[in-house]
Amino acid sequence: MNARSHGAMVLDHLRARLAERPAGPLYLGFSGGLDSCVLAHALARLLPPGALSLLHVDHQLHADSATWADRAERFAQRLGVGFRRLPVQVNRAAGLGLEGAARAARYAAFTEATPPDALIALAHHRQDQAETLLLQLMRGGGSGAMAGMRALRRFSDQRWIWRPLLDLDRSRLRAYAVAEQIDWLEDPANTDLGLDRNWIRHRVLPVLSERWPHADRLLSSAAERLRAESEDRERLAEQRLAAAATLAPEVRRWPVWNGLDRFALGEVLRAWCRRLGFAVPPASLIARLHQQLVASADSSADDHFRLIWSGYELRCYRDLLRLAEPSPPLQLSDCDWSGLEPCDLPGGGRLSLEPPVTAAQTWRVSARHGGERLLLPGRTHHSSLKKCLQALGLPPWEREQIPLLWNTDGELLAAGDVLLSASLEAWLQRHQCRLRWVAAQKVSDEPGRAG
Ligand SMILES: Nc1ncnc2c1ncn2[C@@H]1O[C@H](COP(=O)(O)OP(=O)(O)OP(=O)(O)O)[C@@H](O)[C@H]1O
Repeated sequence: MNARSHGAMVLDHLRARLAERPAGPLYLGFSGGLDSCVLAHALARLLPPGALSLLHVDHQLHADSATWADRAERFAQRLGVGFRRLPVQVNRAAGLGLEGAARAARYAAFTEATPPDALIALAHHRQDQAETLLLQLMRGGGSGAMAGMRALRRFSDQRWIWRPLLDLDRSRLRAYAVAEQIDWLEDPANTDLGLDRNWIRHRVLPVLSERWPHADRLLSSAAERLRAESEDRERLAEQRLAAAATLAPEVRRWPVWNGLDRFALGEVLRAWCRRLGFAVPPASLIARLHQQLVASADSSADDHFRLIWSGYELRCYRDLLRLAEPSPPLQLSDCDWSGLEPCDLPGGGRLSLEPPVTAAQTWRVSARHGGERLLLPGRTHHSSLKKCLQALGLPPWEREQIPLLWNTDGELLAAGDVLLSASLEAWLQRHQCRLRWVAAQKVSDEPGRAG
C-alpha cells in the first residue's frame, strides 16, 4: 500500500467513526505531535467549517513550550479551524509522577475550556493501547486496569472522551502525514527512556515484534477483550447492586451478594462506591471483606464488622451493609425534655410526641452508656436493653444513635421509639399520642425493610 492509499484508509476509517459519534460540539486535544496533527488534518477535511476546535494545553514544563504553542496555533490557522491555548500549572505534589500530573492538569483544562456536552477527541492509536496494556501489567494492575483505553467514555459530567484512531496503526498515521506533507512537532520527551511509556515503546515492543511481528495488534486486541469482559462484569455488578434492597442510599440488604466470589463482590462494591461518588476500596480490603462475609455467613451471632479506607467506612451487620463516611456515636449530654416541643438531638436526630401534648413533663434524655434495663409491657422482670436491641435486629449504626428517655425516678421509659417501657406505653395511651424518633441513619421505617 502506498502512502496515498494509507491516507485514504485513514479518512475512510475516520468517516465511519464520525458517523457514529455522540452529538455535541467537537474539540481535539492537540499536542502538535504526529498523531494529533494527523487527526486534526483529517477531521478538518471531513467536517464542515466551524465544526472543530483544537485545544492545546501548554504544560509550561520546558523553555520551548510557548514556541510550541505558537506553532500549534499556526497549524490550526492553516487548517482553518478554531484554536485555544490553555496554559496550566502541573502540580507534582499530588504524588502522581510527572506524566500523571500533566495528564491531570490537561484533563482539568479540557473541562474548563469546554461546554458540558462536549466531545473531546484524542489521537491515541493502536500502539498507545498496546503500551498501556504493558504499562498496567508492570504496575500490577487487575484486569479492569489492563483493559486499557476506551474508544468512547464519559468524562466530567456529560462530556465525552473520544478516541477515533484507537484501532489504527501508527504506520498509517505516519504515511498520512508524509503524503500530506504535515510538519509535526517532535517532542524530545518522547525519547526520554526515564519515562516508563517510552521505555516500553523503544525497548520492549521492538523486542516483542522481533518474535511476533504484530505484537502491538495482539496486545491491543487482548486489551479489547479484557475491556469487553470488564464492561460485562461492571454491568452485572450494577444489576446485582440494583437487586439488593435499598433501605437508605447508604444501606443495602445484601443476601444477594452471598456466595459471590471476592472478584464479583469487589465489582459490586466498586459499583456502589461509584454511585455514591466514593473512592473505590483497594483489592486487599475487598479480600478482607470477602473473608469476613464468608466467616459470618453461618453465624447467627450479633457481631458486626467495619472496614475503613480513604475516609469511607463499610459496616456489615447480619444481612445489612452500610457504606458511608464514618459517623461518631450519638454525642449527647443529658438534658431535660418537657415533651411540649420536639427535642432536637445532635447530628440531626429528633424526639417528639405526636400529636403534641399540652402538659409539660419532667423527662430526661440521654445517650446510651451501657447496662441499662427496662420493664417491657406484659413482663414482670426488667430486661437488658442491649439484648432487646439485639433481638430486634437493630443494626449497630442505629443503636449508636439511639436516645434514651428517663423519668425523674431514674426509670428507663424508652429507647428511641423502638422500645417502650410498660409505664410509658400506658402514658401514651392515656394521652392518645405516640413517641417518634427520627435519626440521621435510621432505616427501620424505610420501605423494603422486612421485620
Ligand atoms: N499538550 C497537549 N494539549 C492537548 N492535547 C494533548 C496534549 N498532549 C497530548 N494531548 C492529547 O493526548 C493524546 C495522547 O497524548 P500523548 O502524550 O500520548 O501523545 P503525544 O505523543 O504527546 O502527541 P501525539 O499523540 O499528538 O503525537 C494526544 O494524541 C493528544 O490528542
